[in-house]
Amino acid sequence: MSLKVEEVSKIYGKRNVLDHVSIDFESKKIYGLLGNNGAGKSTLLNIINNRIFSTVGKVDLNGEKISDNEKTLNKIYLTSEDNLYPSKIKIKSLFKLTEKFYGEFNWDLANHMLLEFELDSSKYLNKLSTGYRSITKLIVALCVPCEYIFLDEPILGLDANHRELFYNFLLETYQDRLRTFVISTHLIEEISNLLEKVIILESGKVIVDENVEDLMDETYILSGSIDEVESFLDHVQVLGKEILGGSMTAYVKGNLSRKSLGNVKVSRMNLQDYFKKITNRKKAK
Ligand SMILES: Nc1ncnc2c1ncn2[C@@H]1O[C@H](COP(=O)(O)OP(=O)(O)OP(=O)(O)O)[C@@H](O)[C@H]1O
Repeated sequence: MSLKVEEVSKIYGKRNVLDHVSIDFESKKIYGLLGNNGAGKSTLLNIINNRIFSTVGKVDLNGEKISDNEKTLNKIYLTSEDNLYPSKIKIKSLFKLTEKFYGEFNWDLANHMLLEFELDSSKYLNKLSTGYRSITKLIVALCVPCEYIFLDEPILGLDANHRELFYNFLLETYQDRLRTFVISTHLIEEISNLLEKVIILESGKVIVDENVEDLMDETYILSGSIDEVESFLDHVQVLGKEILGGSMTAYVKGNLSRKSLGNVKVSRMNLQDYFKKITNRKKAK
């Protein structure tokens, strides 16, 4: 099973908000969809889930078009904006409505999550705090039987303990039943350990689509004297440089040559460092 976004563009007025985006979302993987504010993440997720139309391009699930196709749309799920829910609905009614729509609902997991998050399902959705509204939506997202689950800013308003609880539930349910999660978030550091693949959007374009482990294996921070660090930079992609007095710190991607490191100190980048450097290149020049 695979979900393919092919050459999707979205133009609002004269602005190309998505610019020829092509992504092949593999089955049974956890993706991070990253990008600075306004990069186009929500627009992309809304197009995949048939909530808005692309200007050009298409989205297929197993070779079948997604737009206006009930059979394929039932296999994918995107967390909803508040205004897509009935204005006055109790949490348990929302769960029942979801079950009716998708044909199945994981009540065991839902009840377990309600208990752990200390949420009473007889409460009305519109009376909940922002954090608890997010929690309710997350419970729905983890309990639907879909193969592709898209979470747009899932942890909005959740405190640190609840975020950790959510990450644990996400991993647990993923291991119980493998399916694809695509998580759009700005809290990269917190979520990076969960991710197998990362997609980074910048100004509507895909600038990174990689396996997280591979990516982290080939990104480095080099520091030392300017001359020594410079001597490593010819055959790698330089993501950023900082000079302080006679010393240089360089953020690089690629294979370091086998030559001796001398006094150059090498350390690993984490996903958040990499994201910041790769989306900040123009400003750094
Ligand atoms: N209906 C619309 N009409 C005009 N412009 C829009 C519309 N919806 C989104 N945009 C613009 O498209 C761009 C991408 O927006 P989008 O919400 O997809 O970004 P995002 O990556 O999700 O950002 P954030 O991280 O801030 O939520 C923004 O510049 C936004 O102003």
